[in-house]
Amino acid sequence: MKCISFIAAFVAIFYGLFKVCAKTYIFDPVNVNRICNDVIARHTNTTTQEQTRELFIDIRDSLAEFYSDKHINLYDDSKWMFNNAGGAMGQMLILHASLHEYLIIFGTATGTEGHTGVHTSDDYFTIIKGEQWAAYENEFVREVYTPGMTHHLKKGHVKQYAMPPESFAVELAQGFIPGMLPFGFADGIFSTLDVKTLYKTVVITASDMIKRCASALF
Ligand SMILES: CC(C)=CCC[C@@H](C)[C@H]1CC[C@H]2C3=C(CC[C@]12C)[C@@]1(C)CC[C@H](O)C[C@@H]1CC3
Repeated sequence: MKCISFIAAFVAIFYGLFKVCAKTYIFDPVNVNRICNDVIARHTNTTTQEQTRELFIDIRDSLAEFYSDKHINLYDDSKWMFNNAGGAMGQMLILHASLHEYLIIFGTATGTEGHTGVHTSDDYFTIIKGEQWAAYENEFVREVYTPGMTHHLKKGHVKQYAMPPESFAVELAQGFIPGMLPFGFADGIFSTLDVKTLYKTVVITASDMIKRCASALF
């Protein structure tokens, strides 16, 4: 009984904050796609670690130039973190996280495959290097997304997806973000037990969300 009250209170607090802090979206998926395409066109060779890092820094700087430094975090190598979710493993860098939208660079050096999860947000996944493959159940030919293309996973939809080695994307999610977090943390809590990564993810996500909520309120 106590546990149910605790969960209900937790959801109510997040939902209340979501309602208070959520104004209009800052990011526009079409515009994020355009910015990514402009940057991709400037980076014809992204074979090495340094060339790939330069691509990511240009993505971050170009997004900040359009949306301002106030909304896009600084590029910091130490802020990359692993994420295990839906059986897939990748790494991400949070550029912006609030209760109603987040923008991250997500990808994998070794390749990965898994379940997308069922989300309370629309998800726009713009490939900036490599590829993403996806398929609904009863779909026997995969969808292929290459650099510059955006894969829109609609709220509540489910697919199987894969990313071959050295594939990265800019991911924009818009909707009720707290509803996505249990999926983002479950594999860490119940499978990998990588406490250090979990701690890093919670600290960076929570501090960004509090910062964004405070700036929306005041
Ligand atoms: C950024 C914050 C604050 C936390 C999000 C943690 C997770 C919920 C996400 C981290 C990587 C995300 C990916 C997806 C869903 C949400 C995450 C697990 C997708 C499966 C969504 C559909 C896309 O086509 C592929 C995404 C891969 C990364």
